[in-house]
Amino acid sequence: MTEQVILHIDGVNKRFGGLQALTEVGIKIMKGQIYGLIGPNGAGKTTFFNVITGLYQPDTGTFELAGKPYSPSAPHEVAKAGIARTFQNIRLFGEMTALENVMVGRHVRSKQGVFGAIFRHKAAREEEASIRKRAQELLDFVGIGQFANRTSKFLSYGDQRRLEIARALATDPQLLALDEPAAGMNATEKLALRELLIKIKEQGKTVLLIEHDVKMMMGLCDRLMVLEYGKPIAEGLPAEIQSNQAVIDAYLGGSH
Ligand SMILES: Nc1ncnc2c1ncn2[C@@H]1O[C@H](COP(=O)(O)OP(=O)(O)OP(=O)(O)O)[C@@H](O)[C@H]1O
Repeated sequence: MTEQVILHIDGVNKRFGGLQALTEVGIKIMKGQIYGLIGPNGAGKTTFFNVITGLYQPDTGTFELAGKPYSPSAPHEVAKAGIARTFQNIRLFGEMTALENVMVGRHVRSKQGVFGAIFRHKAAREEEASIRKRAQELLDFVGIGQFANRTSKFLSYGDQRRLEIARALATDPQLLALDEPAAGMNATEKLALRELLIKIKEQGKTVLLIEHDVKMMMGLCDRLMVLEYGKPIAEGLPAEIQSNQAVIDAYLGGSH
C-alpha cells in the first residue's frame, strides 16, 4: 500500500514588521500520522499553525492538502479544503449544550449549511435528525456522551477540550490540527487525551499538534518537527529527535 501525503507545505516565510517569524518552513504529513510540532517559546509554532489554517497570511509558500492545492487565504477556505483546528484558548459556544456545539460543526459541513437547516422543510428536518445522531456519536466517541445536554460552560476543563475535538471532527476533516490540546490539563486528563488521540489515529485520521509537554509528544507522535527562531532545526522519528544535539541545545539554551 502506498502512503498518501495529507499535508504538504513548502517554503513558508512570514514576517511581522522587522521580525522574521518563519524562514523557509515546510512540512509533509502522511495519512494516519500523529505529527508533532515542538520548539522553545517564541519559536514560531503558533505562527506556522496560523498560516496553515488561514489565520495569518504568509509572505511565500505552497500549500497542498491530500494532493490538491489549497488556499490559506482565510480560515473558512481552509476549513472547506478539509482542515479543522482547535485553539490554545477554548472557543466553545458556552451557552449552548455540548450536543449543539457539535451540531454547529456538522451543519457547517452539510450541503444546506446552517441556514438550510433553519428552514423547516422535510429534507431539512431529516438532515437535522441525522446531524443530531452523528453529533451524539461523536460525543460518545470522545467520551462525553452522557453530557450531551449539559450547557458546555458547565463541563469540566478536560471535557470542554474533548468537546472541542468532537466539534472539529464533526466536519470530517482530512487533517485535525490541535493547538496545545493538553494546556492546563492535569496528569489524568493528559493521559485520557493521549488515549483519545490514539483512538482518532486508529480511525485513520491524521493529526497535527503543537504541545509543550515534550515527554508526552515523544510517546505519542509518529514524527516531529522542531522549530527554533522560526526555522526547522530537526525533523524525524521521536528517537531521532530525542538524540539530536541541536534539539537538546535548543531546549537547554533557556534564552527563549
Ligand atoms: N501577530 C503578531 N504580531 C507580531 N509578532 C508576532 C505575532 N504573532 C507572533 N509574533 C512573534 O513571532 C514569534 C513567534 O511566535 P509564536 O507565537 O509563533 O511562537 P510559539 O513557538 O508558538 O511560542 P509559544 O510556545 O510561546 O506559544 C515571536 O517572536 C512572537 O512575538
